[in-house]
Amino acid sequence: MSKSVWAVVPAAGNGSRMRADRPKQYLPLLGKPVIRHTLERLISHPKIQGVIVAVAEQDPFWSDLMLPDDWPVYLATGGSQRSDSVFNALFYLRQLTDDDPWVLVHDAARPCLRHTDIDRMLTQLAEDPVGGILGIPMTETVKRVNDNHRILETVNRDNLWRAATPQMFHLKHLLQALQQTIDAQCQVTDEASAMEYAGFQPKMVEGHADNLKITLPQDLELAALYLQRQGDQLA
Ligand SMILES: Nc1ccn([C@@H]2O[C@H](COP(=O)(O)OP(=O)(O)OP(=O)(O)O)[C@@H](O)[C@H]2O)c(=O)n1
Ligand SMILES: C[C@](O)(CO)[C@H](O)COP(=O)(O)O
Repeated sequence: MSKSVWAVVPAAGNGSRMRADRPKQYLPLLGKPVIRHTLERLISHPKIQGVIVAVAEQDPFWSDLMLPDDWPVYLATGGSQRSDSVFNALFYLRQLTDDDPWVLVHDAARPCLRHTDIDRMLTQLAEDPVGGILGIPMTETVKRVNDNHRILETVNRDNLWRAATPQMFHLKHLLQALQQTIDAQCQVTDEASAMEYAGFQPKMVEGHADNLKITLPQDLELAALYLQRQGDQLA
């Protein structure tokens, strides 16, 4: 596969669950902002041609990153939901290329992404008619609880997976699917949900469990451990 793969990074969230003084993608992690780690992982992959980052309209932190001038990174305006941010980034990408490239949508809040996981997606999905996502099999018992945290039921975990990112689909397919969910006012939390809504069955590709999404305060320390363990071989 030539360098015809693009990445889209939704980075316009406010990280409310982190309860920090800035959006979590800009919090320091081993001496540099979370998003810097994420962008380095993507930019350094030999198959990724460029990255569209969706940032909040009034984002005051992006300019402080001072990214290298030769990085093929383009900015789009984020939206009120993650799916709006992704849609805006894809809409921007469509203006950059006449092709219909594979797009890897990857959360800014997931800095520990391994190149081996990207490689596995590109290998397993290169000829797939739909595309797919990285995920991790559910390895614990799953409970549904009520508002008082009383257990209502144990959910059968056979074939249950945790969805992660990247989520890899063709630009036009994904734009159309997201447009359908917007028109139907159907909220989706990931790209695969939009593709499912449009009637497709994305493929699940197994990834490493250390590709965590930094969401809660304790996740930062864990991400640091993962990055230190991965070292600089980009795993
Ligand atoms: N309107 C939004 C909301 C989220 N995101 C991005 O989507 C990714 C995953 O979303 P999540 O972990 O939910 O981030 P936040 O929405 O910032 O977190 P919270 O729900 O705690 O506010 C993050 O990189 C976030 O920046 C985005 O681009 N646009
Ligand atoms: C897309 C995602 O990373 C898949 O697990 C996740 O849904 C994004 O986080 P959010 O809290 O749902 O916005």
